[in-house]
Amino acid sequence: MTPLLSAHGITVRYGSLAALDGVDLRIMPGQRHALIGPNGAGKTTLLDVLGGRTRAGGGRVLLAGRDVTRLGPAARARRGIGRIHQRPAVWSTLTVRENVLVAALPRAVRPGRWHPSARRRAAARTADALLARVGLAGIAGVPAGHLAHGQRRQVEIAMGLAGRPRLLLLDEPAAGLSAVEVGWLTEFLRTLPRAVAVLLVEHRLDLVYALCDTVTVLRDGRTLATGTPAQIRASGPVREAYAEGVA
Ligand SMILES: Nc1ncnc2c1ncn2[C@@H]1O[C@H](COP(=O)(O)OP(=O)(O)OP(=O)(O)O)[C@@H](O)[C@H]1O
Repeated sequence: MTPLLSAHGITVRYGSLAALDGVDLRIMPGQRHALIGPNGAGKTTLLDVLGGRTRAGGGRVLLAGRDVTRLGPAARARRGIGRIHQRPAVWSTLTVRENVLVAALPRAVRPGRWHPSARRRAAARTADALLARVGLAGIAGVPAGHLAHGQRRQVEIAMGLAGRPRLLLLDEPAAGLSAVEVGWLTEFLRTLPRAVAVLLVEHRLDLVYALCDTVTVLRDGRTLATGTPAQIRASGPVREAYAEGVA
């Protein structure tokens, strides 16, 4: 089976620092893949390279076998890579619904449905369905800037899904959430349709092990190990490198 995403020899340098040094990564369709490692390991940098926000100095990124190395974030989003940022990236002055609507518009085009009003209607249906799914329908008219952090995270997740991604890149989605909100997030991601593959950067290993079938450990810009959660838990070098306790 062709991998949904494969990255080969990804290298990013900042001066003399190699943030990423020849990293390979393969994600199969529908896979739940976690990226863990100590602070500064290169996790966010790798998400930035895969999402097109950072141009790698070396290496290639293929999406379903097609080379997307030179494409920027918008072009990659159109090809099915969605991104959830460490700090929720929402438009504060737009309402919750408008935020999701804006995210849904670029993909709300089907053959024969090119007319702008048809496109807006399709995007509105997508947005309303997603708002119901993430539990924000009741506050759809509230400006996103008025929301608490956890609700902004929900808006961003709806925005990420509005682009109908085949791969969702999530950068520490549980950061700053309450225990109840983490519970909601875990259940939401667990029940996400397998049409969407997930690459999750997360320090909370309980969340990683609850959601992911494959784990890659980065350290100092290099891949230390890739395996199932059980393999990663049992790996001596990984336990040493990831001092928070992989067991
Ligand atoms: N724009 C930049 N300029 C210079 N150095 C950078 C830049 N972005 C990242 N780095 C460095 O690259 C390395 C990898 O950073 P990155 O944020 O990818 O790590 P991380 O694994 O996501 O860490 P954390 O878990 O703390 O978020 C770090 O040493 C960081 O300081």
